[in-house]
Amino acid sequence: MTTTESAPAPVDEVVLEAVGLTKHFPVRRRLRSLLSRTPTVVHAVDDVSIALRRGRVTALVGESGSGKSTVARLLAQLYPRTAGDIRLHGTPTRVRGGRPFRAYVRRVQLILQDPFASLNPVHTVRYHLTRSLRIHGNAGTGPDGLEQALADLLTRVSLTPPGRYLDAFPHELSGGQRQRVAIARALGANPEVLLADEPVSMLDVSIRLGVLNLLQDLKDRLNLAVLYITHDIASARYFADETIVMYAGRMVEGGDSETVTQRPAHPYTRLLTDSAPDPERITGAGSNATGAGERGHGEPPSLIHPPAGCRFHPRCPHAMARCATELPPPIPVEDGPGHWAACWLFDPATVAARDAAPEEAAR
Ligand SMILES: Nc1ncnc2c1ncn2[C@@H]1O[C@H](COP(=O)(O)OP(=O)(O)OP(=O)(O)O)[C@@H](O)[C@H]1O
Repeated sequence: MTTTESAPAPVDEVVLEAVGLTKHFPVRRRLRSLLSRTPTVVHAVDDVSIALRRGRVTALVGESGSGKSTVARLLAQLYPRTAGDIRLHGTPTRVRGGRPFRAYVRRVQLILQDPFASLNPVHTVRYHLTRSLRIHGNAGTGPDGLEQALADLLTRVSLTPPGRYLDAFPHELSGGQRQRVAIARALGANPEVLLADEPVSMLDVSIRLGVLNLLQDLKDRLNLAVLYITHDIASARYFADETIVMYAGRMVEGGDSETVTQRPAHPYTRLLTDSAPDPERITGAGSNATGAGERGHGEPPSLIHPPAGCRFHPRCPHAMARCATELPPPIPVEDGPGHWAACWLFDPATVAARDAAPEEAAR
């Protein structure tokens, strides 16, 4: 077997951590802005901090364009970052290609949304998996060792009997089977961290649950730290231990998944849960998780000139004057361990004023 069944490290140990991660993409400047000294950038990700722990799934939830994929690519070291730190087992890590990058991806593997795009159509499953096993030094000894490692990988992702799939081309497989091959290829590295960027959103709704169950099973058996990126907050409740919500490049709420999805605090998270009310939707009809309700409450802001203060304030039904000028820090929400919201509604002074004069505060 190429992967360790029982890793010695304890569950909950932080494996990979983002601290104040920031990414601004430069954009092509118009003639007028060429005269300005301030460079024009897309504020894709600002000050994001996440700790991925062994044996736990952390969901990163938000609508399209909120910066989720950029966080995944930063954590995979595919983009240089503008600011912040990425720590692997506590050690600040910055790799740009070459041997250090290969050593990093051996431990941190990225699974993409589209298994069609991520598997080369001219190569068989055997080719894809052999390449991964060889690159990461897990191909066993001799031809028999390789065959065993290939069979083990396919068994691990429930593509059995392995002989039925090894010599298949991607187009001969269903979407779910292709995503399982992509997961097997990631496991070929024997990683500690899986960064799963919308791993089921392109799959038929009827097979999403099977692939999420597989990821959950792998997380448990291999003690993996998993980042699960999704726009579907209902699936985060089902699949993730912890949920972090992003809006317009910033984290706005976090905590254990049950609390965040069942008692959302930030007005944006409430909007998301209102537009995705049915947790069973993951197995049934209605795959559009961004939902009409959410869009009905306005559009996300420009990330070239994001709003000052809280980025959600132009859409927020509860916005107060300070929301337009002061960036809210993460504030504990006193209803569950670790639950916080970056929202002035939870500022102790605001809460005290509301409790003292509830009608005035509501105005
Ligand atoms: N290479 C790039 N150059 C310029 N802007 C970019 C680049 N990549 C992403 N962006 C911008 O950064 C913002 C965040 O994009 P990102 O893809 O991370 O969001 P997302 O939440 O993953 O959305 P989706 O679910 O649609 O993938 C968007 O405004 C996007 O247009």
